Amino acid sequence: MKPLLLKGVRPYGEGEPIDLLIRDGVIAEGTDSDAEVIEGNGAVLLPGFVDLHTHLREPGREDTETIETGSRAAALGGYTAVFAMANTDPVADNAVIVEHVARRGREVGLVDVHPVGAVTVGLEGEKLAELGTMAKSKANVRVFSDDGHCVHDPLIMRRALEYSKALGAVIAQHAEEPKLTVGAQAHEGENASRLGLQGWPAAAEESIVARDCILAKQVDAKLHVCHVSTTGTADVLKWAKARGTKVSAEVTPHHLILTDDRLSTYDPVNKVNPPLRTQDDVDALRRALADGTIDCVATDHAPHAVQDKDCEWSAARPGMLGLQTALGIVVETMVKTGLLDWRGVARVMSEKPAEIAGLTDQGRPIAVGEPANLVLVDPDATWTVNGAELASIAGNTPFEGMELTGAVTATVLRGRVTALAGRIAE
Ligand SMILES: NC(=O)N[C@@H](CC(=O)O)C(=O)O
Ligand SMILES: [Zn+2]
Ligand SMILES: [Zn+2]
Repeated sequence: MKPLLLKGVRPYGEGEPIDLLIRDGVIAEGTDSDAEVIEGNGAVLLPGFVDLHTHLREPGREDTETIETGSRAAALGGYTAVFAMANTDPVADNAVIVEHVARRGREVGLVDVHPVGAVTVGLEGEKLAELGTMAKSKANVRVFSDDGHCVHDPLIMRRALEYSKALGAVIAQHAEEPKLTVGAQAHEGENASRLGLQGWPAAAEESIVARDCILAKQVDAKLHVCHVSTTGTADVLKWAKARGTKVSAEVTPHHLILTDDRLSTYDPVNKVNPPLRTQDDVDALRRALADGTIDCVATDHAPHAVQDKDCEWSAARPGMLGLQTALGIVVETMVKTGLLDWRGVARVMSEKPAEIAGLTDQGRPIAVGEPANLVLVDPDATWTVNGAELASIAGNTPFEGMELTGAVTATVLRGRVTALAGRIAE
């Protein structure tokens, strides 16, 4: 592999532009006249993004996304590592499936694909899956989640936390008290009432987060809360962290910007789980991400087929694309508002997620000797979202037609360019 020279780049968007040499996949000292050159033109250099929450749909729904197409979307979005959720068909609840996902990810080679293992067999919430076997498999699973479903039974959740502690892993919970969300279609509030949609109360999320924080504290295990969507959850997290709970949390880009005001068109592109909430929630989530109560941004990239989205609201599947729009939405909601600087973006999109998942080669400082997992961002470039042009097979983006600021100029995985100027580097 040829050395790579990133010319005129600004690490963390700070100081004067510098030249950065990469040799053998590692950030090196000096310069090299034989190196392949990327002209930075003063672009912002960050550690490659890490997504703790991606749905790649392989195996089972390769009509909507594959490990290959999802990897392309990830590289174009500036990601160097993604965690592929277990709600595939068959479910990733055993070593065979997680090893397949990991192997396929390596073959594609555009982003590190880390399979998430299911907590319970078939995501059914009844019987613990073989967490130890998945952890010890070649896939080296360190994040377990029944995402799409809540690990509802408190005894099973407690056991899962105990096992994951012994394995040095983390349980990522989709916090949704199922008895409070039977038939739920939208955030329980004024809009849902007016539109005649069955409500999904904030308490369904908050009550599970509170319970799990108490369980995690008692067991002294690591808990991660998926897609936080309410003010109340942020309050619970603050309380739990203050009493020393090993809890971390993520917020999705869409929950940082969209509200249930969008639902008046009944367009299912806006249907997602947990549902879009209120402007007060959006504001609270932004503050919580800025002050560290919420640790990181995770996309919950959820591709769906046309027939599962272009249908009546109640029949549509929940979920939205996220990998290629995450940066733009974070810029819009957190950078332009002054809530985060570029160091803050590196923290919430790379360093924290890597730390939560226990990755030692991602989210690292931009310094000599460190692995060259990097993303170069043109902070002023604008582009318009077009679902059909995104790398995913599915096109269900809620940001269709929106102009976003901040474009990924290049993504570098262990010194190899995976995406350049909006195209996959073949
Ligand atoms: N977020 C969603 O609305 N859908 C996800 C499942 C999930 O994250 O709960 C999916 O798999 O489609
Ligand atoms: Zn979920
Ligand atoms: Zn999800």
